[in-house]
Amino acid sequence: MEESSCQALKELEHYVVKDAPPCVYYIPEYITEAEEAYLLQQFWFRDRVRQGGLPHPKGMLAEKLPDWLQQYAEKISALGTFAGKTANHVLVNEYNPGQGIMPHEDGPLYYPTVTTISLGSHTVLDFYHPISDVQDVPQTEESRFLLSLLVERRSLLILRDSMYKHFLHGIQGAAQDTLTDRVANLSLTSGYAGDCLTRGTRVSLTIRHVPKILKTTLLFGKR
Ligand SMILES: O=C(O)CCC(=O)C(=O)O
Ligand SMILES: [Fe+2]
Repeated sequence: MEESSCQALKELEHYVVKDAPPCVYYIPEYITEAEEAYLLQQFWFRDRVRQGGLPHPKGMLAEKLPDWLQQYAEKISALGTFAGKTANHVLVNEYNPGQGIMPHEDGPLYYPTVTTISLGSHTVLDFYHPISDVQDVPQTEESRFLLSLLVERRSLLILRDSMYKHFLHGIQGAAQDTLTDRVANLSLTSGYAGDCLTRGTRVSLTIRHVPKILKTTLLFGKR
C-alpha cells in the first residue's frame, strides 16, 4: 500500500506496518518490564484510571503532566511525532478482560496523531471504514471491517494520517483473541496466526498534542 507519507518519521521506518493504509508504526518492547511495573503502580496508587468511554472535551482541561509521564511525552515527541511540538495530553484507560471500546473517531480536538503505550496486557484494536453516505446498502460492522492490530504490553503504537482521520477504531469486548492473518502487524509482534491470547487487565496511555488554539477555545467555553 501507499507508503510515501509514512517516511516522515525517519527513525521509525523499520516499524511501519506495511499492510495498513498510512500510517501505522508499531514498536514492540518500547518500555522495559521495570518501567511498565513502575507506571502501573503510579496509576493504581493514584486511582486516576478512567473506565472506557470516548474522548471528552472535559479531558482537554487536564492538569500539568506529572514528571513520570512528561518524560515519555518528551521521548515520543522527540521522534517528530507531533511535528516538532511536545505532547501535552495523556488519557488513561483501563480495560478488564471482556471490556472494549466501541468503534469511534478521536475527532478534531487533537493534532491528528495518537500514540499509545500499553501496560499489563495485550489487546486487539480493530479498524473500520466510516459509515458511507449511501444509506440504502446495509452496513454491518463486518462489512466495514478494515484490519486489526495486535497491541502487545509495553509496545508503542503510533497512528497518523488516514489511520487516524478516516478510519474508526475500537476494541471488541472479548476475554480472548485468536490471531488471524487480518492482524496487519503480526510480523512485527511475537504472535502467530492461530495463537489464542487471553487478555488480562490493560492500562493504555494515549499520548497526544492538543494545539494551543483549541485549548484556549475550550477555556473560553468554560466561563
Ligand atoms: O485503549 C486504547 O488503546 C484505545 C483508546 C481510545 O481509542 C480512546 O481513548 O480514544
Ligand atoms: Fe480512540
